[in-house]
Amino acid sequence: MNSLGSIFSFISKDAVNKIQIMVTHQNGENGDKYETLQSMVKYELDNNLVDLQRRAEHPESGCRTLLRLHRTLRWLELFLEKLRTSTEDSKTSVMCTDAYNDSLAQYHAWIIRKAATMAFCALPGRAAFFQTMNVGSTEQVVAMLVEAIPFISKVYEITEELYKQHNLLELP
Ligand SMILES: CCCCCCCC/C=C\CCCCCCCC(=O)N[C@@H](COP(=O)(O)O)[C@H](O)/C=C/CCCCCCCCCCCCC
Repeated sequence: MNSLGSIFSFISKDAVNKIQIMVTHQNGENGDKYETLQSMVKYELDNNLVDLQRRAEHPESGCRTLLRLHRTLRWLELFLEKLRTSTEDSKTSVMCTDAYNDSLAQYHAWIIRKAATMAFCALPGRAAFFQTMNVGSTEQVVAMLVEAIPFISKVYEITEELYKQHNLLELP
């Protein structure tokens, strides 16, 4: 993200902030409860540490923070799948925007959607983007994506199912 330029910094700051919240939970006195997704959900729900209706006493619960990252993972899955099947003349900005509109956008306010869509227009073309990924030739990038995407999908599915079981998919 950093190598894509400062226009992406408002996006990466939010990601870093949310990851930091999760790290702080893991390093806290109840860190052992944050070793797995399942133990985190159980611990926070059993101890009323999640704001279920509106943001109030627990704006940084692990459950709501991870939900934002989980939704972002869906964007990543869609974007990488588009990259995997792209051709030389495919545009990264279009692939990224389409993936965003089909995932994260529905959860974002108008102003965030506009800012994100503008940032996507500044993405480098496909060839330069692949170089930024620093994986090697186009064939090597595609091979890496073929290997990586199923793991991303699996993590997404497990989280989605767990959150569905506990009615956590719309946390404020
Ligand atoms: C093989 C590598 C290929 C590409 C690698 C890209 C790696 C991307 C890593 C992180 C992506 C950005 C994470 C953004 C997290 C957004 C979480 C979120 O939804 N936050 C919003 C809601 O939070 P709360 O207010 O409820 O706490 C928040 O309002 C959003 C703020 C920032 C805007 C987010 C725009 C998201 C765009 C997603 C993708 C952009 C990446 C483009 C680069 C390829």
